[in-house]
Amino acid sequence: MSSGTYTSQLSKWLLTSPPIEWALKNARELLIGTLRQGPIPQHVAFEMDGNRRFAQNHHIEAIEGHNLGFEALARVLEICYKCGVKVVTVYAFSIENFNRPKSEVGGLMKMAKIKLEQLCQHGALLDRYGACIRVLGERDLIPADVLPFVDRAVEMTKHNKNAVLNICFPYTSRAEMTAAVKATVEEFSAPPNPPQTPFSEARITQAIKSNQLKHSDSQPSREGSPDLNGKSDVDDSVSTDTTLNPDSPHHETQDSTHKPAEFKDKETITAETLSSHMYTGDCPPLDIFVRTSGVMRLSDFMLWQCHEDTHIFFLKCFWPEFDLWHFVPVLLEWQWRQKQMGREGRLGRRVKTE
Ligand SMILES: CC(C)=CCC/C(C)=C/CC/C(C)=C/COP(=O)(O)OP(=O)(O)O
Repeated sequence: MSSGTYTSQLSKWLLTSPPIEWALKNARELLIGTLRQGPIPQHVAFEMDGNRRFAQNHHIEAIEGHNLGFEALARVLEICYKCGVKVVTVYAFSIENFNRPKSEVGGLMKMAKIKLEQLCQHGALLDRYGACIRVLGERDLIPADVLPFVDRAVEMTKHNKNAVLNICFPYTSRAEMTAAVKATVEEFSAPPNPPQTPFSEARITQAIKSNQLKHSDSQPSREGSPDLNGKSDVDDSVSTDTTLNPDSPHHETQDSTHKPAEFKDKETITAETLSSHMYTGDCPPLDIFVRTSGVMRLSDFMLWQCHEDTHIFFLKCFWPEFDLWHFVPVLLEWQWRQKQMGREGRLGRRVKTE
């Protein structure tokens, strides 16, 4: 055995020995407790890069690197939620990743099914910290056999209100921004309350319901039918006497009160309007963005969410290596900058553009 291998075996043995493990666990808790004394970021995003290079360096399969990447994610989530971070957003699969070898894409999808199931079990991490899962991205691109796992994970955790885990899968910022622009255009092209004409969809529905009510009046009440003695499920604001006859008095009233549809004023569209249509619409502004593996690019992730005060950190370690010891300097630097911004009176400006 070479001296290098001997030293690494010895340090492994030492680190996993019960007293050292106990001391390290306590040191971690102490560190997290200390960090909690300062300001805590509300929203942190991780670009989990370097799984394959880590695998290559350790002579293991690429999918093993991704599996270790998931373990790193579980560690980091625990740290974030313990510290009090409300929203964690992770880049789990880019739309571009579909161009990878079929076997790797298949392996990642299989892993997603297993991990999504693990993550939302009772007593598991998200349950312990009261965090819900949201899957952000192009739902249409999720393979049919993976979709039920995604929906189950979201459904099983939706009652959790303390924190959020946004899993971007399959995602790119450009697709997100395109969808947000489309949704905004739709919102501003449609009248908020379409005027009711005798031939409008709402009036026709009401007329049909009204007819059904008249018929069911003469029949014994059945399960599921409207409560004829009390409230019916017909909107009170529209009379059940309404008919489709254009000569009816209601028609005259509609005509005399008919106003042109009111469209929303496009001049009122702001950055906040677009933000509200992003997948992260109801999340706090992004405080910290971390990318591992030494690559200094955003790679189509959180392009809209990175605002003037988002602190972007590019770390050298590969994602499977990422742990509290890499995250502490990030948090400390963010806390220090927050204090500086507070002194300069710049806190609270965030993403507002007016
Ligand atoms: C619940 C759930 C779905 C969890 C996801 C787990 C996870 C860690 C996914 C990351 C996948 C990925 C494409 C990482 C990028 O590394 P890379 O393959 O680009 O590595 P490289 O830069 O070394 O090539």
